[in-house]
Amino acid sequence: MTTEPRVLQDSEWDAWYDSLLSAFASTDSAEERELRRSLTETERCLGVWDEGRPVATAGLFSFRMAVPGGALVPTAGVTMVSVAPTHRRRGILRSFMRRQLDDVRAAGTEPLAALTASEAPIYGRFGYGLAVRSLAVRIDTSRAGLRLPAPLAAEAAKLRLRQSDEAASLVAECEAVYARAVPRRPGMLERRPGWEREPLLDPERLREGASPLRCVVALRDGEPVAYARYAVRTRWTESDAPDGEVQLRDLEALDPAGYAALWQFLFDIDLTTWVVSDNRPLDDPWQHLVENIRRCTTRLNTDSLYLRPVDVGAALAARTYAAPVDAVLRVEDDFCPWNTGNWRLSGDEKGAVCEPTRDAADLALSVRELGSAYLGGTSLGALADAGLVAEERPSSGVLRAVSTALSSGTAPFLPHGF
Ligand SMILES: CC(=O)SCCNC(=O)CCNC(=O)[C@H](O)C(C)(C)COP(=O)(O)OP(=O)(O)OC[C@H]1O[C@@H](n2cnc3c(N)ncnc32)[C@H](O)[C@@H]1OP(=O)(O)O
Repeated sequence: MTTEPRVLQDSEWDAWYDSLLSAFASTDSAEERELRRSLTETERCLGVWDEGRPVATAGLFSFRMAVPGGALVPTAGVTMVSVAPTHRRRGILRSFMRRQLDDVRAAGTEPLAALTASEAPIYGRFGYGLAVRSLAVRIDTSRAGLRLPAPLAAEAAKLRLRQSDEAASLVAECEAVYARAVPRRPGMLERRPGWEREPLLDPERLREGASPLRCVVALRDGEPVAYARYAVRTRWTESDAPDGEVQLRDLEALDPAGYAALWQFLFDIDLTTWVVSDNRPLDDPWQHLVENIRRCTTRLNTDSLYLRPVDVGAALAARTYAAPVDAVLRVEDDFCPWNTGNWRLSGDEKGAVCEPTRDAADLALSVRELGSAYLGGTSLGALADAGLVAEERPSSGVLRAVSTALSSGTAPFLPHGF
């Protein structure tokens, strides 16, 4: 047997996908399988076969990810990584990582690679840094209370509950809002045709007694400005009081009035006393609209998205900076040595250039820390406090300046996995 990965053939997909499910001890529905198959970019998928059977899988998706400043940057989305229990700890994952990053570099079009990890310790060694965290929330809507500023309440958008027999128009309205929301928040992924189905997957085995997914759209002058997708799980207390739960799947809004109208709607659904979500942005504005934040529980999802610059120069030049910056970074990248070296980053809120230089470095860091800080959700200063970024000329103020420049006024967020 060889651990050398090779590219997947179309005809091998079913067996390859079954081996992925088996490695996760998972099952799927016909709908999920059909969607995964249609989204798979076969020519970007790798496998390892032993005696003709697939024993390891890995894939890439061709995404574009929003970065600070609003550009959509081509990003290789690492996905469907698995190695059969019989073949683990022999270096197969490492060989996948090697091949993927070499291929992405050779193609020269994707300066970033990104992934969500099944386990936190796996991917740092390959240069992936923790870039996005999110909140899991549980709001006691019977007690938290919403406090909408008067102008928002007055500008109320018209709400329409969409039924499943309106599926096509529902998806079109939501996707129109989503597409406009993407550049506004780093980490958001453009949804190419087909991907609009991903957040709609609603297999019965995962509902645990909740209703099928519903959708509410906020319209202004007939145009969609916000949407929320949710399920309701009905429950009753011992004394027969309604105690149901609104399970919020996703919510995007283009303006504060549309946003507020949706939260008001979610708070007011009869027979429910909770709104819960397991994935909201760290800076989700509802936190400022509730009267009683102590009736809301928020828990940090410690790691949502990991990011890796594949081409440090192109990645740093693709985003903008919150403050003018001109500094030399010494980057260490053991796994992709083409990134190792000194890079001069010069930029501001309009754009940036980043090129190799022989000038002395101001800051030294690994590519993993650069990936963590890239979307603006992890402070370079905090990484320095952790001893992971070194200021070559202490007290020069460069660390603070670069940390400020890299920050983002909007918390990065990944609305759904891949
Ligand atoms: C983006 C995604 O798709 S995430 C999904 C990942 N898949 C899963 O979690 C499914 C179940 N697990 C598996 O399939 C496998 O155990 C994998 C893919 C996690 C690892 O595959 P392997 O072929 O065993 O890894 P490999 O032998 O190449 O190990 C490479 C390195 O990662 C380390 N490593 C591997 N798995 C883990 C883990 N779960 N936790 C911590 N470290 C790990 C190894 O110790 C090794 O370290 P080293 O570089 O210091 O020597």
